[in-house]
Amino acid sequence: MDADTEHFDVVVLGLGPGGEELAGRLAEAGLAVAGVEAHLVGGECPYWGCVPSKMMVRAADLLAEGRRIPSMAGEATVVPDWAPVARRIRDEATDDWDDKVAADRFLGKGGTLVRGRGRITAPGEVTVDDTRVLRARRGIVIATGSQPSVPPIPGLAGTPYWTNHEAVEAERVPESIVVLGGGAVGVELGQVLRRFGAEVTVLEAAERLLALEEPEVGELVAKVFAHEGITVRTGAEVTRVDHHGAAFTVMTEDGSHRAERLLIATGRRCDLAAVGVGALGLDESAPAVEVDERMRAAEGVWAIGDVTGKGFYTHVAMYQARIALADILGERAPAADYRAVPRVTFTDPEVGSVGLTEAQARERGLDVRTAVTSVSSSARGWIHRAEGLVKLVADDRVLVGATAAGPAGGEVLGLLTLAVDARVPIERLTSMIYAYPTFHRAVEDTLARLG
Ligand SMILES: Cc1cc2nc3c(=O)[nH]c(=O)nc-3n(C[C@H](O)[C@H](O)[C@H](O)COP(=O)(O)OP(=O)(O)OC[C@H]3O[C@@H](n4cnc5c(N)ncnc54)[C@H](O)[C@@H]3O)c2cc1C
Ligand SMILES: NC(=O)c1ccc[n+]([C@@H]2O[C@H](COP(=O)([O-])OP(=O)(O)OC[C@H]3O[C@@H](n4cnc5c(N)ncnc54)[C@H](O)[C@@H]3O)[C@@H](O)[C@H]2O)c1
Repeated sequence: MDADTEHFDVVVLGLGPGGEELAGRLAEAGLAVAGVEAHLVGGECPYWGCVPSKMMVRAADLLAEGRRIPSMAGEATVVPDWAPVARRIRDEATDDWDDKVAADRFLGKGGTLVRGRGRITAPGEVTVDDTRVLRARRGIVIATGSQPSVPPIPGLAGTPYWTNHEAVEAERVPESIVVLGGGAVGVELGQVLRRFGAEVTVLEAAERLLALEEPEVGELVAKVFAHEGITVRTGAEVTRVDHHGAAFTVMTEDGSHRAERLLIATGRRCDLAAVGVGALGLDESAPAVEVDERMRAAEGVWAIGDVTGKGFYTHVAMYQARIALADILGERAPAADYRAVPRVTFTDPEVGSVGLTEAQARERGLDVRTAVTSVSSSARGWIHRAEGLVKLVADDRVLVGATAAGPAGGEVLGLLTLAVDARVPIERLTSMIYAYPTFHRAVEDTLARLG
């Protein structure tokens, strides 16, 4: 045995939400676990993703709610101030981007934290920063997450563009910003920055915002954005980016957009070559690590989280961590099932969706029925003067997909997720009682329209 080699039962590569959860649970189960982390224990979600971005959303929603007072509740003067948002992100969300609490939590469970960049160098072997060699008796877990995917636009490389990292770390709101990409990151952060006073232009290559969701949702968000003074260009092809002095110029086929900042929000990518999956005989050029329903990628290799390409969500990473945990410990557990993955985009209106969109269902050859209702036609929607919609996609017996957009759309989604996941018969959904006057009563109205 090589004296310089350190031996463990399991080596977990990457301690984001997926890796941290799995490594901690394996250590609690008594296994010798090394968690290798190149940056911060906790990964993208707590430091530059879900948590700080939702603090930004919460603050922006408060401003919007305050601005709704005049027509319904009297007088209000709303003066946005980014300082408390930046402070909360620094002090409450990220401990000034310090992972001591998370690292201590993992150590407290009995894990060994190995700081540095790991690379798989042979089956069962991870080499960290080209110096420390870790051997894994039972196996390796790849939980290396994803990075922003930056498009190869002429002129863009080398400019001080923002990704979600710089946007979350911002100490002040720019006067103007072009947001490239109208997916989840682009619409959430674009709306926040607009509500704090920035001039915002969203350039989206697809024909609509939130292009993977139901078309009605893209239209709804675009309508709200127009009302809030956000410029949206869909079908936009950016041909060149320049940065001079204090401004970016973003050229598209039909004009140019100048702004103080440019946010790249054009999706995520996984660098499998950097992880060294080739040493396991896996394809380094693939977009994601292919896994089976137990999260196995090869003999003695599991992968979880963004790197599996099954949905870039913290709840997917944690769900997969649970499945891999059971498999590594040799316990019985249900196999991975992605029929009912919930997705929530925290715009206002909030967009929750689960399962298949109508288009996805038809692509799969399902002969589906659909119905849509406006939240404003439900009692609570009308009382609140709320924007939103519910759309249901059903086969002859059960819902296969659903969307709830509106106030607390992500919470309304809870009942729809259960319906899709548990295959609740539609006749059961139509016969149950929905509290009056809630936003989720729009689900009952929509079911009635399914016919
Ligand atoms: C702005 C934004 C907002 C988001 N909001 C939400 C939300 O509201 N809800 C939601 O569910 N999801 C949200 N997400 C997505 C969510 O953050 C990710 O899906 C989640 O973090 C994925 O977890 P993970 O464990 O797969 O990987 P990651 O969080 O990416 O963590 C991977 C870790 O591995 C480390 N690593 C990578 N390579 C190596 C290596 N070779 N050696 C050692 N360490 C390595 C990295 O440093 C990192 O810490 C958001 C994402 C963004 C960008
Ligand atoms: N609330 C949440 O759960 C949440 C929030 C933020 C991010 N996320 C996750 O993070 C992932 C990344 O988010 P994202 O918004 O970066 O990616 P995304 O894939 O959701 O959207 C990227 C958008 O950019 C567009 N695009 C790509 N190249 C372009 C170009 N050159 N010019 C203009 N538009 C272009 C795409 O058409 C797409 O609509 C998402 O998949 C999501 O799962 C989740």
